[in-house]
Amino acid sequence: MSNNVCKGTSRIAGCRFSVHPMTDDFVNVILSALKEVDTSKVWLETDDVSTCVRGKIAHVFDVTEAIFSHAAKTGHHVAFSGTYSIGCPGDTDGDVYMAENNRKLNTPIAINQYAACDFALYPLGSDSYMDKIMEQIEAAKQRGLTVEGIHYATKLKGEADDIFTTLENAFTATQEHNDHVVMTASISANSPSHQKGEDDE
Ligand SMILES: Cc1ncc(C[n+]2csc(CCO)c2C)c(N)n1
Repeated sequence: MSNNVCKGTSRIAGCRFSVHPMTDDFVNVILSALKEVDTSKVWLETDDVSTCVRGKIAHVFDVTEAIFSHAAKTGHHVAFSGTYSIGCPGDTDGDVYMAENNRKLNTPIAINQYAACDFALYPLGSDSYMDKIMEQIEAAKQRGLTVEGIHYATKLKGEADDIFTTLENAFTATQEHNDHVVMTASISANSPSHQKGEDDE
């Protein structure tokens, strides 16, 4: 690394995320979600604060969506918070998980699962970063989600599966023209605010 420019050579992607089920039974909800999901195509490490998954983009999104969906299907109010990244040094090419094919192992289970998501895309080192961000906000509108600009993020509301597809598309498309990309996503399901139709918590 020279001049503090972050220029990774590996295309390994990753996400560090936490799920927070709003129930006394949170340990069970988290551990069952982690256990039920097929994680065999990603490197995975869980600790007391978060879980990190690394591998091909398709599998990083497959696993994060599946873990969120398993937790949400319990009906409890669940909050997900994650940082996706690609192109940072330290993520080495040698990882065996990059040899996997792109076939996803988890089928979407959260049908009719409403969710709200605040996401922010950071195409690092790009002079035209605002254009790249705006392109993906426009693309999100094409999926039929409700899309709303808010301070420091964009809010998406709709089917959880459509939200994760939109996030994956935004991340995938941006990294095709930008070495290092970071994207944050905070997602909420089964919020009491949603039932009241307030949709703003
Ligand atoms: C995805 C995800 N991974 C790890 C944690 C941290 N965490 C909090 S409680 C608990 C179970 C008992 O150890 C764990 C692992 C989280 N919240 N979400």
